[in-house]
Amino acid sequence: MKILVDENMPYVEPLFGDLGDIIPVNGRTLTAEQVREADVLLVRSVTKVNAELLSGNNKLKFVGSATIGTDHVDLTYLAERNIPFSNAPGCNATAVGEFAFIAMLELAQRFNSPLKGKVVGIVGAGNTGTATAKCLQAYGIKVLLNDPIKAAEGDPRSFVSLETIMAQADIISLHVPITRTGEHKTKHLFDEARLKALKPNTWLVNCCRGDVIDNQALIKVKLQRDDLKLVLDVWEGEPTPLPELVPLAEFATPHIAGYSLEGKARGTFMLYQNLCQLLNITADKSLLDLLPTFNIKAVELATAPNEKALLQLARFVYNLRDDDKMFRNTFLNENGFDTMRKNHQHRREFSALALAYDGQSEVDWLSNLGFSGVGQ
Ligand SMILES: NC(=O)C1=CN([C@@H]2O[C@H](COP(=O)(O)OP(=O)(O)OC[C@H]3O[C@@H](n4cnc5c(N)ncnc54)[C@H](O)[C@@H]3O)[C@@H](O)[C@H]2O)C=CC1
Ligand SMILES: O=C(O)C(=O)[C@H](O)COP(=O)(O)O
Repeated sequence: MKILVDENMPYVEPLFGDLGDIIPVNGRTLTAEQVREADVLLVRSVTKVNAELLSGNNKLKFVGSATIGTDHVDLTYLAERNIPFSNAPGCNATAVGEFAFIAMLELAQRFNSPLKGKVVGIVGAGNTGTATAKCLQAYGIKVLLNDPIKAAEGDPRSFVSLETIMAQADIISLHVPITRTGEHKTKHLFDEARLKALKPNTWLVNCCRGDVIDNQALIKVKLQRDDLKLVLDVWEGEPTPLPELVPLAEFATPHIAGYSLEGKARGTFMLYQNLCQLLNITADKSLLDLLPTFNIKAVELATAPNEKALLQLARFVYNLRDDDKMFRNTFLNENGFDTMRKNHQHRREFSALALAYDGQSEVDWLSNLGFSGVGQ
């Protein structure tokens, strides 16, 4: 069996090695010719999976995408051809949630304006939005959720309108899929009018898809409004973001909010489980066996952390400033965006760091935030 795999998908060999011949490919430049003889195709978000890519292949048994988003896949075409497909919903939700939370802590420190006491509006309350809310609520932050689709489906959480978020939230974090049609379409959900209407001093965080914000309009509005602070992990026109926009963001990264080692491993593992199920064979590998131990064994806390100390703890796991600096220095290089993604040293999730502290009840919130071992 020929298994064609995006070269940026980790843990393929230990998981799929027994199932067939693994052929690593560049997902961004993958051609129909390369795909012609594949039995299995495993992609990431940069590969457009459509008739153009697949029409020359008559033996494809499975397409898998180790991502949450599916906007790069023509699902209708795959269904018409009866080619089984699966993505990896939720695989990197914790990574995105922690990324957004850490970015907010970093902004708070940079502007000497504590996160504690702010109101955060989350647009899109699915896997990544919920993971972000979980971190914030663990830290005692008031969260407003906007998700008209979930609200209509009867999700028992409380939801508010986008207008309420615009009026009440100090920070807005975006977690919607990109959709271009329909009542709830998200393409340019934040257009010029909405960007202009942001409350003074709003922090806007985008780790979902670049074109949820009109990037040209964002440049225009940000040049007139220094009070707005931006965290941008995703960009219109990836892998070539508008060069004028990058310096306007406080934190700028190349679509790596979901790049935790755990998140990437989960993504590959979910595809492994789905393919095994399809082939009717037992999935006998374990996700835990894949992950290395974290390089810090445990951190002993002398006191319950304040916000500054919390950021220090978060930085043990992920120092966003390093990625931001590297991105600014390299995004204009040829293939700069993709090169940084390819060579990215995947961070760990909070759960990899064990904390030790004597007074458990004072630090329960750190367990809720995701750190392990607190008070044990
Ligand atoms: N930067 C990165 O590395 C990553 C980006 N993503 C992106 O984030 C998106 C969201 O991921 P998940 O939370 O896992 O997806 P999800 O499908 O679990 O949740 C998305 C939520 O958005 C809601 N929604 C849709 N249209 C809306 C609208 N107009 N207004 C408010 N809510 C709306 C849906 O009802 C759903 O609950 C993915 O589709 C993907 O594009 C996901 C993972 C990593
Ligand atoms: O899961 C998604 O959706 C994402 O946006 C991924 O984090 C993107 O990662 P790649 O598949 O482009 O490596």
